[in-house]
Amino acid sequence: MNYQKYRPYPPMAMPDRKWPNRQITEAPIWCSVDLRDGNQALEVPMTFQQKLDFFTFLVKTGFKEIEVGFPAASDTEYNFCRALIEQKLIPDDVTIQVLTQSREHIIRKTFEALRGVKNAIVHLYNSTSTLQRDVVFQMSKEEVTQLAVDGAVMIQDLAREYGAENYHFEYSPESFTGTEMEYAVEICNAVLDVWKPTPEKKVIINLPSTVEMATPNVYADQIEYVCEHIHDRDSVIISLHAHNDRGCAVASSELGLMAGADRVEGTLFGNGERTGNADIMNIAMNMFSQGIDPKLNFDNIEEVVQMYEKSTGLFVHPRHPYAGKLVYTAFSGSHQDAIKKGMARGKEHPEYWEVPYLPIDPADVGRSYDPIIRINSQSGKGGVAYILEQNFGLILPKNLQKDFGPMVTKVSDTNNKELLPQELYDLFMKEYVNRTEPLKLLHYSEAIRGTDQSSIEAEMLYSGRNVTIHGEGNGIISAFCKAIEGLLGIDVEVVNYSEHSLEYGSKSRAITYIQMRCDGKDYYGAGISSNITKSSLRAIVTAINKILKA
Ligand SMILES: CC(=O)SCCNC(=O)CCNC(=O)[C@H](O)C(C)(C)COP(=O)(O)OP(=O)(O)OC[C@H]1O[C@@H](n2cnc3c(N)ncnc32)[C@H](O)[C@@H]1OP(=O)(O)O
Ligand SMILES: CC(C)C(=O)C(=O)O
Repeated sequence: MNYQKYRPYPPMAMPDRKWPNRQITEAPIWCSVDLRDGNQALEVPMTFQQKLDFFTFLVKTGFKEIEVGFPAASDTEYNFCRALIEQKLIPDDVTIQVLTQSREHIIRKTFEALRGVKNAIVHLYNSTSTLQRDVVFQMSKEEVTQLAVDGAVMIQDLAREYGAENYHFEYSPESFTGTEMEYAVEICNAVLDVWKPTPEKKVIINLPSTVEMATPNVYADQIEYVCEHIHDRDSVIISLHAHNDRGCAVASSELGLMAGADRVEGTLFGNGERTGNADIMNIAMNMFSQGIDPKLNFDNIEEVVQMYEKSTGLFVHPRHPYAGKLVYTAFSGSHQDAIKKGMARGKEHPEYWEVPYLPIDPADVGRSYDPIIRINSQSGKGGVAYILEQNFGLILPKNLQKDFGPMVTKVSDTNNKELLPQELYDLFMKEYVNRTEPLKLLHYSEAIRGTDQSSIEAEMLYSGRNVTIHGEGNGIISAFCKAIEGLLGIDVEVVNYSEHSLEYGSKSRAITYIQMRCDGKDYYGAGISSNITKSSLRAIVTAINKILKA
């Protein structure tokens, strides 16, 4: 690979940078650019109806500023803007934003599209980078500044003509991160000199990382630099607009906020040109996970995914932060074990969310706990036990978990597939519960003598033959074991016994787990019945059948 044809991004000397010591403590002003930057990057741009549905959804999510399009670009864009205004679809507390180049006919068309609007941001841009000045405009710095100033003047004049109080202004030195910082400040100040913002009527200066060219700390340095050198800082809203070419748009936006920005432009799931824009949902949820009110509502993330996929024709990656199908799922054993323990402790201390491997409570975005643990050949006994307990109310004793775990791994490994909860349950039932081959309990009667002596007479089916067995012991379990020892000529010892009820109510059933030792090896069985003695005897028969099979 010919890396020599690339050059490193020049470092910025900023020894007194302040942003690394700052923290994000509140939500910025959010501006969705899904309907403009997101839309312009789609193979098939959204239809009128898709844009309308998406707009309604963005309003519902809590966006107060929404860039609805580039009205001069096409009839759909223009008509969409007109429909929002004419059909009064814009709530009073929402401001629509439209983008325009610094060209007279485009600016005029943009104002025509906005006729009658209550609140609008007119967003003017022109590229300022060394490369675009040279290649696209073939203009000097002075000429490019004049281009921006001419556009700013035209916008101001038209706003006055149409009713100045309804219009707010935004200027973007497009390709800001490819621009010399002194010049970026100079051109923004030239535009501010035209628009003359006040603290009551601020102007937005949007500083795009049009193409992400360096690490996010460099963007933060640049934002801090502009914040410190721009005119009328208290009358200016510094806005971020980060693209994701290096995969860091979210981080760039976050560091940009630490560096003093007030506003973030971005899109849901980061749709946008090339590798996309900054993902606003991701930034907002990062804030949420730090205990900050993000002022956007993602409590039903599935609905957000559906709206996005339906509107853009794109898909949310299964590992997309906060929203992907797999992000609240753990396959590996140690993760499953830790999540299970964390969930259990969380029930005792619900004030703060502290579950290993899960940065947020899935319920906060409308996702359920059910699929948190899924079982494949990388899973351990903890996860298996969790699934059986959560889904089927089976509380497996620790040693039985150890016995069953490797069996699950083997089945999953052999078939090279995940085991769904029902498959796990079926495997457990088949291996451990109420096994009747070759030995089956048909009937039994128990007699109790004194306080600690029991005897049992049981009718069994053994390899197709009916046999009656007798035994005595200090309880029904030991009496039954003695009777079986007599039938089979083996020595067995019950090492562990536990039981719990499976359902509530009069028809409740119990499950009994037995760990039995024979010739120094342990065997496990379980029995289910509405009668506790019967479930115990069935558990013993199951364990004996496993001994016979071994
Ligand atoms: C980084 C971004 O996302 S910026 C937003 C980009 N989005 C879009 O471009 C989508 C909508 N755009 C369009 O539909 C079209 O480009 C239109 C309608 C705006 C303009 O169409 P046209 O004039 O036919 O073509 P085109 O965009 O190629 O125009 C290029 C000309 O505009 C100039 N230009 C480009 N951007 C700007 C600008 N911001 N301000 C002033 N002039 C500009 C170019 O230098 C070039 O000039 P030249 O013809 O003298 O060489
Ligand atoms: C118009 C500007 C803000 C833009 O979309 C970009 O630079 O990416």
